[in-house]
Amino acid sequence: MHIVVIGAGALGAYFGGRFEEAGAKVTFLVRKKRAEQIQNHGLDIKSTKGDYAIKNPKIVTNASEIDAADLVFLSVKGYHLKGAMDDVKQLVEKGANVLPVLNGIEHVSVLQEQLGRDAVLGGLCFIIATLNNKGHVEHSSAFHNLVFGPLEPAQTTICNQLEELSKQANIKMIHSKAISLELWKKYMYITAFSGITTATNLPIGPICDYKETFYVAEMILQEMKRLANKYEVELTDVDVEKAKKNFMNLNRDATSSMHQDRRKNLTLEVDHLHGGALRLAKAKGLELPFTEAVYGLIKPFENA
Ligand SMILES: NC(=O)C1=CN([C@@H]2O[C@H](COP(=O)(O)OP(=O)(O)OC[C@H]3O[C@@H](n4cnc5c(N)ncnc54)[C@H](OP(=O)(O)O)[C@@H]3O)[C@@H](O)[C@H]2O)C=CC1
Ligand SMILES: CC(C)(CO)C(=O)C(=O)O
Repeated sequence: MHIVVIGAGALGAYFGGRFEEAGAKVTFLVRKKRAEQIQNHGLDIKSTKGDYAIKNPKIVTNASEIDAADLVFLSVKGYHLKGAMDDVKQLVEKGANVLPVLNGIEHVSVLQEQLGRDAVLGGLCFIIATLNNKGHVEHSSAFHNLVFGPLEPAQTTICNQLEELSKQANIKMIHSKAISLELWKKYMYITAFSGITTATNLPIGPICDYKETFYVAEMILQEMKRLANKYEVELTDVDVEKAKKNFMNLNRDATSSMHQDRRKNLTLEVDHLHGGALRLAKAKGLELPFTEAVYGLIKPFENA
């Protein structure tokens, strides 16, 4: 199986490395600066689940250098989707399916419109990972899950191929038969988690200590559940309660990737996540006052 990773950042380098370790052929399609960094320092993974060094990582800077691929593992940030689209398109024209693992939901319909519905699988990840100053991956969470599944019947074969690969892979890969529901569950969770941690500039511990602050996160979960319901996705109060429990069970210093990006003064995905929710709500005549307030609080920190 030939997998092209577009976006060899924390997620792309981690999962790409694990795919290679499991026996897949992996090509990293990167931009010039990242290509130089990988050439100079290699592509190593330091992980709670076992370290791995990718020997001679295959890197290219343009899709025209690739003859054909089975899958594009798309792990750019939401604000880089447009810039990556030409390369993704070229690979789809050469026969690849696309597995986007970005947080959020708007990118799914953007990709479907640009590439055709049959090309785009559903995907999401649970992991806490970041790149260090050498561009190596530091994976710090006890979990490293990749959930994938078909959004169209034509995707059965590629999903089965991924399931086969999962048998050899040092990651938890879950082949979901209800991937739209899983995408919305994660969207609900991450909008509340990244919203409250980034807006307060605090990890989850102190947020749980103050019921008034936790209440804001809970209200965002409720709003996102109502938004999902408007799009005929059956999120329920049980899902909201599970997300709340999960917040309370996290390590006190656990935080979102968006909050980590705020700490590092990097560009934030707030328009893709919270802005996206507000656009989807407006299209259905729904108001999301807590989500909108948190969006407003994060906005001044959006641009690096
Ligand atoms: N990090 C985490 O723990 C988690 C992240 N996520 C989600 O996963 C997605 C990716 O996040 P993360 O891996 O942290 O982000 P990173 O910023 O670490 O990685 C994104 C990578 O995309 C690259 N990129 C951007 N545009 C292009 C392009 N046109 N062609 C090739 N490469 C490109 C960037 O390269 P360059 O160096 O050139 O800028 C960068 O290396 C986000 O949506 C995030 O919310 C989800 C779960 C956990
Ligand atoms: C919540 C978490 C860590 C789960 O993967 C995440 O997706 C993020 O912070 O971006």
